[in-house]
Amino acid sequence: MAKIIKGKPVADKITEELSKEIENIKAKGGQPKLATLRVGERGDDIAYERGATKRAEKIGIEVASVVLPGDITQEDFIEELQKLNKDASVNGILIFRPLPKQIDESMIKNIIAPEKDIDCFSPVNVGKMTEGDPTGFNPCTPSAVMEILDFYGVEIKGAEASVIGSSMVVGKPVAMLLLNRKATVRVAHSKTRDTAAVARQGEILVVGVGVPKMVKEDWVSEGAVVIDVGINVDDEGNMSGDVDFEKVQKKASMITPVPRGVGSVTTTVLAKHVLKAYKQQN
Ligand SMILES: NC(=O)C1=CN([C@@H]2O[C@H](COP(=O)(O)OP(=O)(O)OC[C@H]3O[C@@H](n4cnc5c(N)ncnc54)[C@H](OP(=O)(O)O)[C@@H]3O)[C@@H](O)[C@H]2O)C=CC1
Ligand SMILES: Nc1nc(=O)c2c([nH]1)NC[C@@H]1CN(c3ccc(C(=O)N[C@@H](CCC(=O)O)C(=O)O)cc3)C=[N+]21
Repeated sequence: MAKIIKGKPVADKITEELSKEIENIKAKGGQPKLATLRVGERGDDIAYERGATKRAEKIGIEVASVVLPGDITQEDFIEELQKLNKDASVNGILIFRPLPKQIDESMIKNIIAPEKDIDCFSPVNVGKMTEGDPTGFNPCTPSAVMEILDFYGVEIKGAEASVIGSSMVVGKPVAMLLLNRKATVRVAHSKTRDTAAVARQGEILVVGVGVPKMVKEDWVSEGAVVIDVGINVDDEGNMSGDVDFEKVQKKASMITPVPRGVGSVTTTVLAKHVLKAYKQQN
């Protein structure tokens, strides 16, 4: 039976480090601030906004939540973003993605100020992540995956790692961060011929697809470390991951639960990035 590796101890450790630093900053009259920018009423955006706000405020970071109507024009959206770019009291900006169709993400990513772009939307930060340049911001969810692996002492260097899913929010950056730490990485996506075979090769298996219980026990090699990034909410509001937890638990050596797994670390990493932005700007 796998050890269940929960997010909370990881989040608590990071929170403790951050709280001390923020206390010092506040004692000198400083105040780190996060601005979130949401368009419309998407459920998973609201869930993230709620979790991120709760976590940030608990740590002592001020949060301004900007909510815009779902039918806002691109022009008006850009105007709101420019305000946050220019506002010297705002250290970090989180834009919830995906944006609605009338707003062109490939344009917006070039408008968000790179020094405030704490979730790696800007190509400047994507480039820095790819190079392993520590002055940039890596995306929060992939960073949370790495924090969990490190906290639980999983050796990344030289490991066979498989990543299922290749979006810019989860799979592709997870693969890049693992590669930068010298794992041997395979990535599967919707056009992969045999995703199960890719999954089975992973000593570390990271899954971020958005299909409930897609990963079965015969997809997982004996003793693998399984990180389930998926967040799927059914009609009754129950949350589940992309891994068939009950079955895979019997085969893996470690496995993250959903809820109480990666998601709870993501919001803490976001707070960490706001503090990093504050320090770089002051
Ligand atoms: N824990 C957390 O903090 C967070 C969790 N999430 C969750 O992670 C999951 C993924 O999110 P996100 O990356 O934004 O989703 P996307 O829909 O943007 O990407 C899904 C990825 O999975 C791939 N895929 C789809 N179907 C299959 C399949 N049958 N076999 C293999 N690959 C497949 C897609 O391939 P292709 O590229 O070819 O289309 C794509 O790369 C969701 O459940 C989301 O809710 C997201 C963000 C944060
Ligand atoms: N630019 C951008 N980056 C994202 O990372 C991003 C996004 N946009 N848009 C929406 C999706 C969805 N997402 C969630 C993260 C945590 C919870 C969540 O429920 N977190 C709980 C814990 C969940 C758990 O226990 O696993 C909490 O923080 O308390 C939900 C959803 C991020 N996303």
